[in-house]
Amino acid sequence: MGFGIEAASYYVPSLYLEIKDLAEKRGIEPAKLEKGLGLHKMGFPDVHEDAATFAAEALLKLIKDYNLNPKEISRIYLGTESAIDAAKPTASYAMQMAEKVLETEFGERCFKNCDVVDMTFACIGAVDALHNSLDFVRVNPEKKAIVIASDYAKYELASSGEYTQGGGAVALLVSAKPDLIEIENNWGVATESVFDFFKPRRQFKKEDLENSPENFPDKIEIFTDEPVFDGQYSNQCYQDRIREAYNHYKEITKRDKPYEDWKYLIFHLPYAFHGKRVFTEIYSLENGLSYETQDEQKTVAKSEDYLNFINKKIEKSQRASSEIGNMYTASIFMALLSAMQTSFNENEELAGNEIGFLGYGSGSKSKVFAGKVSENWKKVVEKWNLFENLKHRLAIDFDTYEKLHRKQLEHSVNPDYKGFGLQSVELENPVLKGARYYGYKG
Ligand SMILES: CC(=O)SCCNC(=O)CCNC(=O)[C@H](O)C(C)(C)COP(=O)(O)OP(=O)(O)OC[C@H]1O[C@@H](n2cnc3c(N)ncnc32)[C@H](O)[C@@H]1OP(=O)(O)O
Repeated sequence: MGFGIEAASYYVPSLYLEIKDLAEKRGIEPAKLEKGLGLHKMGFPDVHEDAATFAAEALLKLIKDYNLNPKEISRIYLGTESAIDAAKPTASYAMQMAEKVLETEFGERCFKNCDVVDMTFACIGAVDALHNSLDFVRVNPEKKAIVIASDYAKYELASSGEYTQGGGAVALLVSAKPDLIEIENNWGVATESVFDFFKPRRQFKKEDLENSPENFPDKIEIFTDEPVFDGQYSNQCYQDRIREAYNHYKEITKRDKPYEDWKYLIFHLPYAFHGKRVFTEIYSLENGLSYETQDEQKTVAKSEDYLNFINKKIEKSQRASSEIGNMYTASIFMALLSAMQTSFNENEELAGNEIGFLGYGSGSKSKVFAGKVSENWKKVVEKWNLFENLKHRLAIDFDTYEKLHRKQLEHSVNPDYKGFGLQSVELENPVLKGARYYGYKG
């Protein structure tokens, strides 16, 4: 019996900023962002959107598109590093939002017996949720689990992370009927505790709050949603961890050069070109090429063989990222959707092909694993229309982007939005202070 992903859906923020507008305002050469990092558009949430609404949208779409009975879902595990609360899981908010909409068809509290939780390890939290849920269905093959990856990648204005912002969610149905892809049970893992990118709890004292209330507008935010990070160091940690996890994967599978067998290499993509930029090291090691000096590294990156390899095995996975930006936990799964949607659109047969995954989460951990595309994959992918749907987002100008970023707008940029939205946050009632209330516009 095989285990893996039976179905998948996604949601991207309803707004976007053209990356060239950001480049112009920040005095960055657009070619660096477009041709150097592969960025074109940056998905950005409207006032009413957050990691909980993204997750709810992807969850509801999964249930509706594939006619699932929510009462048959045993668990919803959500990977996120944009949790909206430090105790109450974002998954519980998403679950409740979906429950309300599903009430007419399935009655009240259709997820009453569902096990719901968040998992956090920066960008790899949803891979952990998938790993864990696969173990769960292996032990309970009659059960189904949903894994949601949902995040809002936000960096400080004018920082070097600003152009790698984005957001959105991917939801996966995990079961013993892997119609999309069957995931094998071999996991290369590498972990090291480092400070390459992290979100410390905000350290503030009561006096600070009283003396400068403008720094604490809602007085309830306890996490900084913008990370502390060192970009080049985070690149190095990513490269080191994936090398170690890849070697571990080789060790446990006793395979030589597994990447050569993979139809696609699916990376966590903090920006579109990241995977192809960092894989040069593993590629060099696997092919006996010198990789010591910067010149040698550039030679590998620019070689005809490497460029052909990228075109064949990585390029299609980058396309959605170029249009959305970083989705943190959801990026690796969106890279999978991007590659499979492109193959689908090009009438390419993928059944039986092996796909390799290289996940990374800052802080830091990598997991390398692989799966085989199922006979029924097209039946799953035909629901996505990924690139078509990306065209339906609303463009915002730079001024609106900055206001949204600074949380200066009280009302949604698009007041006619459809779907889930934050309606209010309780600020007065001491026993509910900080509670977030969401609604749905059909
Ligand atoms: C969160 C995680 O997943 S950890 C791993 C990634 N880290 C992050 O995402 C943290 C947040 N982001 C950041 O810190 C930064 O935006 C980074 C690290 C991603 C990028 O850093 P930068 O210093 O802006 O860019 P960097 O110098 O690394 O790369 C620019 C690329 O554009 C290329 N470039 C520069 N100018 C041009 C141009 N005019 N035309 C074409 N290409 C250009 C450079 O050559 C380089 O590409 P190459 O090395 O492949 O040749």
